[in-house]
Amino acid sequence: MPETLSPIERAKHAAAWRASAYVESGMRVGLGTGSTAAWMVRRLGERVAEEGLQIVGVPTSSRTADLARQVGLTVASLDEAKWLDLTIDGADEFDGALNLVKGGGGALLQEKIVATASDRMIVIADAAKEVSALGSFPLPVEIVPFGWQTTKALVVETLVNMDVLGREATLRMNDDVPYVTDEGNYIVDLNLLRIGNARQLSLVLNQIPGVVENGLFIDVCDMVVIGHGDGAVTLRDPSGIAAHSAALPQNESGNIFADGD
Ligand SMILES: O=C[C@H](O)[C@H](O)[C@H](O)COP(=O)(O)O
Repeated sequence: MPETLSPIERAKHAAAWRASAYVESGMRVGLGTGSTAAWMVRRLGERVAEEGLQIVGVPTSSRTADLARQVGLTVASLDEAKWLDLTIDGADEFDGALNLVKGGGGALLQEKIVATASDRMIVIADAAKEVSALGSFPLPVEIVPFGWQTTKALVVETLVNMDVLGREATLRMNDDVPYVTDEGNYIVDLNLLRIGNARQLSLVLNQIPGVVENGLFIDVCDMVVIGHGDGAVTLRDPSGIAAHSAALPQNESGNIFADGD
């Protein structure tokens, strides 16, 4: 581990390093987006160079695709790979049921498609991302540019009717122009009073014309690898804390959750 990392970067690095150990030769692996996922992509690049690890990586953003190629990973589109063994990605929040808020980096659409097309999804996150209830992090909603102001107004009206809207929803900006996702869409960030029933909110949002996808990932994640500032990791599955420390997987049989879960 690099000596000079801040505690938060050390935590992200530790989680990414630990989760990367679940990747085995022959796997098709979804490569998440964000600062934590970038550590994972770099680690997989090291394993390719050092161990001859042979994998196909499916990136969830143009940024991740660029990094994956830079570090020597074989990159394919999801349509080329078709179905994935494992996706490893970061998150903005996760709760005790391993439901997530994602999209702080604008990649939620490709991330959700890739994670859903995977046998397993492992989330890598620093401990500060754990929440008792989702909703502190503004919920990103990806909308098409056509009629975006009308779509945004419909989203706001829907949330007001559900009595969950906090402050005004904001169009994500990049300097003084709208932020544009890899799929050519805009993002509205929702400051919510509460999320309540996350599955219901996700369905309601996605039914609004013009909404492409939202950042709630419900029943997608199988395990969270939590990194801590001292470099330790803990693993969490939906049944609660799986009491692991920093030890790497003992079992190389191919069952990625075989080490005590
Ligand atoms: O769109 C971005 C993704 O959902 C990221 O995985 C998420 O924002 C977490 O990013 P980071 O690891 O940089 O906190």
